Amino acid sequence: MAASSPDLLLQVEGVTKRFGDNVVLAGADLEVPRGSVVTVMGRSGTGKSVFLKCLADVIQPDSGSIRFDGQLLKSGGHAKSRAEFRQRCSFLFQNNALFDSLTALENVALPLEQMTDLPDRDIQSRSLEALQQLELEKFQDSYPSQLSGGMQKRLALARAIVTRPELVLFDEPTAGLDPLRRNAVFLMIAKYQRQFGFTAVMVTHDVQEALIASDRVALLDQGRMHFQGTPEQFRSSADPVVTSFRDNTFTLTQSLAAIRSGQSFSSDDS
Ligand SMILES: Nc1ncnc2c1ncn2[C@@H]1O[C@H](COP(=O)(O)OP(=O)(O)OP(=O)(O)O)[C@@H](O)[C@H]1O
Repeated sequence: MAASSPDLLLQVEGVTKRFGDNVVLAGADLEVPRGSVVTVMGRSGTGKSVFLKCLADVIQPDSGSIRFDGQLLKSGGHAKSRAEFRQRCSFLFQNNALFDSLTALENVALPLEQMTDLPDRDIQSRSLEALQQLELEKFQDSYPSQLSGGMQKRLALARAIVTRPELVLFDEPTAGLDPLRRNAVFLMIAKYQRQFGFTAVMVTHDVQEALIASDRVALLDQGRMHFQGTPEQFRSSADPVVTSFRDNTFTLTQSLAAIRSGQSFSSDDS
């Protein structure tokens, strides 16, 4: 196992995860420098969300190591370091996971109520501050259903940053959004990542946008990170796995071959 590096906020080595016979992660590594935006890409079903959930301590890997700020996070023991990790890390879910019956302010206050001993007065002021930072203070008494899709995403981000996390994990933050909204979400992440200085790990299907918005990208393929590097290195890589993913020819060729040979195929399989 490599020594932990002070430049890395997160260091993942050899993470494996299987569900029954389905080996999803077969020794995945990832290095996440402090203050950076790192995006994990890969074809549908390759295990990107499973990998992110392993980082978020939502799914327990079968083996491998995850170091956060030099500390080893382990399932079972080390309850203290895991509890501390949960305080220093936030997860932005694909569907925002807002509570419909709570107002915007109440949604944002929730993590502080659950994870801190702050008095109500401080919870209130910190929650309002997070709403202000995301330009949502006018909507503090609105319910999520009364907000637009983009505002809901901002509200979810306000809730994710209210605990002042050092690491924010984004699971497909632009899923289901049209191209304009997608751009707005990437801009929002870049703006607030700079403003608050958190480190971000993101999973997305939006390759072009990820290459613009990230400091580093990784390509998950067959359970391992086939590539890790800068967007420039990714763009210029001649590695066949990278080029086929990048140029989307693999999917297209496979799909066309399947259609031509009369096999059934699902467009979701790409
Ligand atoms: N809780 C679970 N139990 C069993 N299998 C699971 C579980 N979670 C994920 N899987 C399986 O793990 C594999 C990877 O799923 P995952 O959602 O991580 O893929 P993905 O790369 O994020 O896909 P997409 O880009 O389509 O969201 C799939 O085969 C999925 O069925």
